[in-house]
Amino acid sequence: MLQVKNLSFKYKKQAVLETISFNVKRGEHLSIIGESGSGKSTLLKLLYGTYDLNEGDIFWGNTPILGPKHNLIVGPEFMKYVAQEFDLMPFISVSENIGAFLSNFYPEEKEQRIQELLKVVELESVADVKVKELSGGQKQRVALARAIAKQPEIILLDEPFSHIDNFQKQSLRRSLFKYLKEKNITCIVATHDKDDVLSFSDTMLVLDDAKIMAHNTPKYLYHNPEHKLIASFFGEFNEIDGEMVYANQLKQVDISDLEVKVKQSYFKGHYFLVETEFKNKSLFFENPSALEKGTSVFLTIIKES
Ligand SMILES: Nc1ncnc2c1ncn2[C@@H]1O[C@H](COP(=O)(O)OP(=O)(O)OP(=O)(O)O)[C@@H](O)[C@H]1O
Repeated sequence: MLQVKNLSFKYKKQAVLETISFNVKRGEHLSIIGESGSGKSTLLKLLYGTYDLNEGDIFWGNTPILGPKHNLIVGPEFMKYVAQEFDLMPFISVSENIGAFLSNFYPEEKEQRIQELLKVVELESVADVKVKELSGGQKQRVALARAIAKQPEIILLDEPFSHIDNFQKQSLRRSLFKYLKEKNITCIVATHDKDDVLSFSDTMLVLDDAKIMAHNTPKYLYHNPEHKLIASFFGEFNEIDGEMVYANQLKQVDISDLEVKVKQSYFKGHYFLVETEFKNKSLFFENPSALEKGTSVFLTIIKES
C-alpha cells in the first residue's frame, strides 16, 4: 500500500500542498483531479521522490520514499513516472527505446516482451521508426510502453493521453488500464479528462486550494458532487436552489414549477444542449431536439442513484 501522511510542500514561499494524507492499495487505480495549477503534477513528482518534502512522509509498504537529499538517483526501482514531457532517445527506434532498460541476457524473451508492449500501446506499425520521426502522440505511447517495460509495482501518469487524438485515445486507454489491472500494478493518474476516471479509476482525489477537497469513488462523487468543481469535472451542470443538477438530469415536461425560456440550442451529436434563462441566469438541459429561441418550457429534475 502507498501511504501519504500529512504531506506539505512549497516551491519557494507558495504552499502548493498542505497536510495531504491518503492511501492507495496495491493494484488500485487512483485519479487526481483539480484545476490547472492545483498541484497534481507536483504531487506525482513528490510521490516519485523528485523533491524533498517540507513535512510529512510517503511509504510504499515499509519503504519510505525519500527526496534528493537522501538519494543520488531520483525515483525508486519499483516505481515509474511518465511526465508530461517525455524523455526519450530520439535517434534510436521505437523498439529500441522500449527495450532500452530490459536485460539483454535473454534476447528472445526481450524481443517477445517488446512485441507485447508494442501491442499494449498500439505501436506495432512504427516499431522500427526512429523516435525523432514520430508524432507527439506516438512519442507519448513510447513513453508509456517504456514505463511498463520492467513491470513496476506502481506507475505515476501525468496526463497520459494528452497528445493522443480522440480517434485513438479510447482504445489505447482501455488497453493500457486493462494491462495495468491484469498485472496488479498500482496506478496514479493526474488528469483533466473524466473518461480517464469514470470507467477506470477505483478512487478519485480532488485537489483544491492546496488541500484534498474530496476522496471517494468516481461513482459516489458523480452522484454526490458537493462542490461545483467536482460537478464541472463530470459535465455541464446547473446550481438550482443550492443543488447541483447535471444538464442530463433535467427533462422537459408538460407543466412544473421550473419554467425556463430557451436562448440557444447546441448540437452535441445524439442530443442538443439547450441553454435557457432561469432567474436571470443560464440553465442548461439536454434534449433530443433543438428548441426555438424564446419558447417557454417546463423542466423537472430526474436523478438516478
Ligand atoms: N518548478 C516549479 N517552481 C516553482 N513553482 C512551480 C514549479 N512547478 C509548479 N509550480 C507552481 O506550483 C503550482 C502547482 O503546479 P502543478 O504543475 O503541480 O499544477 P497542476 O495541477 O499539475 O497543473 P496542470 O493541470 O496545469 O498541469 C502552480 O502554481 C505552479 O505555478
